[in-house]
Amino acid sequence: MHYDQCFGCGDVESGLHMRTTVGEHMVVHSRFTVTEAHQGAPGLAHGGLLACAFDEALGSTVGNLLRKPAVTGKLETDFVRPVPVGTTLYIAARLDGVAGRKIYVSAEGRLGSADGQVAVRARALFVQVGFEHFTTHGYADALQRFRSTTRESKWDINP
Ligand SMILES: CCCCCCCCCCCC(=O)SCCNC(=O)CCNC(=O)[C@H](O)C(C)(C)COP(=O)(O)OP(=O)(O)OC[C@H]1O[C@@H](n2cnc3c(N)ncnc32)[C@H](O)[C@@H]1OP(=O)(O)O
Repeated sequence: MHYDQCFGCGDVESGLHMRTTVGEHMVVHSRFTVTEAHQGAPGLAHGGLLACAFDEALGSTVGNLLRKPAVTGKLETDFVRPVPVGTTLYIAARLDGVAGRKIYVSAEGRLGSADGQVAVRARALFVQVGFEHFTTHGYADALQRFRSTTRESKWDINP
């Protein structure tokens, strides 16, 4: 689900520039490369930025697999290992279940490769919302903004 001004997946210079693909067994893969702009301690990723990357990866999982608008209600992160600047975090996310409007997803991020050491684990509850969520609480012309920046092909799995 793309919006070009999204901090996670959009084209904003300071953003995370994350891209997502759907793999076998409906595992959704995202990558996030930690830059100097993402530091907390010297040379290490800020935990809040890592949480942001997982929010994006998990939100993309909901968007790609369910194609329903939803927002994060709850996000939990376990920071297992430090993530140095220059590292690419390989995030694999799964849809764990749906109960009414509640959507449960989880992910783990590995250092440097898809089979690297686990550095971060996350779980989230997304809540399905109507499009009016965005037009009421965000910009009134939110839908036009989405449409003007969302190519139809970007809604395809593995465009
Ligand atoms: C055009 C395409 C655009 C597509 C654009 C997609 C953009 C994605 C962006 C990336 C993701 C984000 O960062 S989203 C931005 C960060 N998140 C937000 O801003 C959300 C702010 N919060 C809210 O707006 C609201 O609290 C909602 C929508 C989450 C829920 O409010 P609601 O609609 O009134 O629903 P409510 O009845 O309260 O909750 C529904 C069910 O979920 C449960 N629930 C709700 N929150 C929680 C919670 N924190 N922990 C446990 N459970 C919870 C409730 O108990 C209930 O369970 P039960 O009684 O049914 O059992």
